[in-house]
Amino acid sequence: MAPTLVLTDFLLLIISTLLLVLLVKSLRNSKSKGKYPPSAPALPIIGHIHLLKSGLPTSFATLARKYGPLMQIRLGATKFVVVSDAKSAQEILRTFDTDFASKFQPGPTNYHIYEDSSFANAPYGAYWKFMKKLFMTKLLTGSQLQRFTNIGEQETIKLIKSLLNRSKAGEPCDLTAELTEVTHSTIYKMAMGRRYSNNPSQAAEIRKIITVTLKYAAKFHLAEVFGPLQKFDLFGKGKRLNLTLKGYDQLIEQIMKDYQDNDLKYNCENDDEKDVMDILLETYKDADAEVKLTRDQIKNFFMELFMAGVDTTAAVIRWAMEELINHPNIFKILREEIDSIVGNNRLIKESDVPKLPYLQAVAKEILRLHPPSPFLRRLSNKDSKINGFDIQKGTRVFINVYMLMRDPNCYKEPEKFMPERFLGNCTEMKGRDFHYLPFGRGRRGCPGASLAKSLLHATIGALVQCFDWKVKDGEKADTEATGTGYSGAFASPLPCYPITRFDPFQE
Ligand code: HEM
Repeated sequence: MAPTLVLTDFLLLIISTLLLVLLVKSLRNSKSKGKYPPSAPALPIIGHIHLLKSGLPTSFATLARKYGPLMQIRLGATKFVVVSDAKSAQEILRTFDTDFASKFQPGPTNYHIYEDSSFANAPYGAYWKFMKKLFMTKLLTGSQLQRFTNIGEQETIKLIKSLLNRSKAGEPCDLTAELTEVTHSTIYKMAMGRRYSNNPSQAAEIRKIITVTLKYAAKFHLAEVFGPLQKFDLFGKGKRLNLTLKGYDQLIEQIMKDYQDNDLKYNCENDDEKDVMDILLETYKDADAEVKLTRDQIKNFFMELFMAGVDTTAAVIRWAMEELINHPNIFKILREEIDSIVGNNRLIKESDVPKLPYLQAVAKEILRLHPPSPFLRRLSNKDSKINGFDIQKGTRVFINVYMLMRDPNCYKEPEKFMPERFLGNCTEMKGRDFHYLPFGRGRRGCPGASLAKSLLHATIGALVQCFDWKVKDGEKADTEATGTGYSGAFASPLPCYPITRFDPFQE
């Protein structure tokens, strides 16, 4: 009798557990039954990776034309919602900005040595808010911003002098490398250059590390980032990335120690003369600071500052020069504008820019056609409804800025380089500013936008004012290629000859 009872009890227990599991599942399903964005048919394991043929921005644009402005994409095991229209972008970046103010990590995290210390990928929380406030009140604002702009101008003068020498010798230059050098030196001096401006080898060392880090990070194939190969590091790129980051850690730790050890010797009373390292170490020491910074957060912050500011800015200037070389009529209009305002006895300055609307329009148009960050990334902090679709908490969102800025319903002949569209009343842009997002928008918008714009204007202006340009091995520069992966920043060489037309330093 007793064993039969035990068996019946056991069976009852199993059946009731199964029923309970089914009940919970069906409750969950009924809760998650909503109107979700459509999706292309996906393959097992890889999801939609096989549909991504060319660069990510153009592949997503092709799919969006078929599946709509809000669609779901699965890359390996990771799901995303891709946004491709201005209305949805506006809802995410303005109406529900706080609900979407976190970001997801773009690449593989397993090899990063500063896990959880990121600012640029931080969740919308105490650390990010604290650093953003620091950015807006101390790092990139007012007189500090002016000082950094002046550093940029000094670096542009160096570039022009070096190009004048090349021109004299009849030598070609790799414009990409020259421009990256200018933007890197500018950001380096603003970040930690107060004491190290005379130590070019340290700047070069950091540049080398950032270049290698970007190279390894960019070389991960989509399948390795999102797919089933994620854990295996089959080609050893993860290991190499990790080693490079360890090298960076040693270098930056040394710099931080040096700043701290020589605190009194280099004491800098005047706030305006402090560089970013001074300000961060002061905050690090401050026992009353709202958030206690860690050394890893400071180290990672510098790495992200270089990554966010250097190649992006250099890539935009490079695209500008390519488009201008390919459009001699636009080059001529721009040069005539500069000559008429600046005259013919000095180099263009940042303070001339407000009087140069065509130069500003050229920069705007380049950022529209060739955004170095073609996607904005967001992570939803709670359930919401966007453009009639349900978006669950924890959804990873890509906003395809590249596609928005080429929308034929907003821009006439969107594939064409036409700076005029940004002149005068600018009818194309009225009330449609969510079609123009090269620096993102909302809480997570680019904090370096003002600095970046002044570097763009001063450098493009000087290159047009001082030189005629001839592309080595061919008549035209190749503007067709777009960046692949997440970033549109384009680092391939641009070999060309500068031909001196005006030397502002001639005695
Ligand atoms: C032409 C040059 C640049 C372009 C086109 C650009 C564009 C962008 C974009 C699109 C974002 C993401 C915005 C969003 O998600 O809404 C971003 C973020 C960021 N940018 Fe820039 N950027 C440029 C230069 C700079 C410079 C010079 C700096 C610093 C000196 C900088 C620092 C940052 C940082 C720290 C973030 C992360 C902000 C956050 O997550 O809260 N950028 N940038």
